[in-house]
Amino acid sequence: MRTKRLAIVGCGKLANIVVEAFIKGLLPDYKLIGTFSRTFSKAEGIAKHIQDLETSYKCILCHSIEELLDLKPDYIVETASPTALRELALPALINGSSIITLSMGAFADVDFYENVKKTALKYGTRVHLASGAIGGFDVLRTVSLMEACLVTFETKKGPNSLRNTNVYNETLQTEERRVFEGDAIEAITLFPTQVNVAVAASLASTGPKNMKVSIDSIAGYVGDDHRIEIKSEQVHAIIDVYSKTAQIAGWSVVNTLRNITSPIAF
Ligand SMILES: NC(=O)C1=CN([C@@H]2O[C@H](COP(=O)(O)OP(=O)(O)OC[C@H]3O[C@@H](n4cnc5c(N)ncnc54)[C@H](OP(=O)(O)O)[C@@H]3O)[C@@H](O)[C@H]2O)C=CC1
Ligand SMILES: O=C([O-])CC(=O)C(=O)O
Repeated sequence: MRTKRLAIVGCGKLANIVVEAFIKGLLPDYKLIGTFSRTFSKAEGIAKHIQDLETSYKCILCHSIEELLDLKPDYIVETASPTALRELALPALINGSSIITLSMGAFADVDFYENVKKTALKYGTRVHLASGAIGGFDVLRTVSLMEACLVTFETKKGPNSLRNTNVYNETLQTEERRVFEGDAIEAITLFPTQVNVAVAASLASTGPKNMKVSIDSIAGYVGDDHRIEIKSEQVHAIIDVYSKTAQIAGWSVVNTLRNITSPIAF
């Protein structure tokens, strides 16, 4: 199998986990050929790590998405933001680059999602939704194929992760409160970078409009807990993932990349 050309857009915390795995040799089927990020020095940091490995190829530090696409990557890891995914997805897919994303909140826009599907199909490319801070896409997809089902998504977060959102005020530092109830579209609109997971679970099951989402703020809570419940006539499943940090999301990209080239696919 030819080694896949890999590029990264959005060189923050989670991208650096992917790079750490790459440096450890956990992604032997890929060459990391390019990086791009809004803050140049962050893309430069990753490119330098790869250059230090003295690989037989160069990791190019790009100044724009266009420059990165010119490198013709087979795969682009998108770890920037839902807004970035919205800008990147169609040009990348047309360019022949498949995408592994953690910012699938952008797909709550059904028209955009349908356009992405149509474009990927036309150009023979794919979009892989990494499992991120949750799991259970297999069960969600299987049951929703099988029969009618109801899906709910409940998140517990500490108040500090809600700072800079409309629901935040200082009383959350001492109280426990339900700060959001609505569907997955409303959730990602109110929390544009924090509930990609809810949109992901909805896309895997009943769709963003049909999934009930709630967010509870708990004073002093460290990490995030995401509890997905799916109920149909025959099946009742609960997928509950607590994670102290968001690192699991970065590692889920590594897992997705490995799955893409593995002879055994999960
Ligand atoms: N699905 C899931 O389970 C999870 C998803 N996420 C999502 O993953 C993504 C990455 O998260 P994380 O690594 O923690 O975030 P960070 O803020 O650490 O990293 C994101 C990086 O992307 C850069 N960036 C933002 N917008 C753009 C853009 N338009 N073009 C290029 N670069 C851009 C940022 O630049 P700058 O340095 O200038 O800010 C930053 O360096 C986010 O979308 C987040 O919402 C996060 C956790 C879990
Ligand atoms: O890390 C988490 O718990 C989830 C998250 O940020 C997201 O879905 O964007």
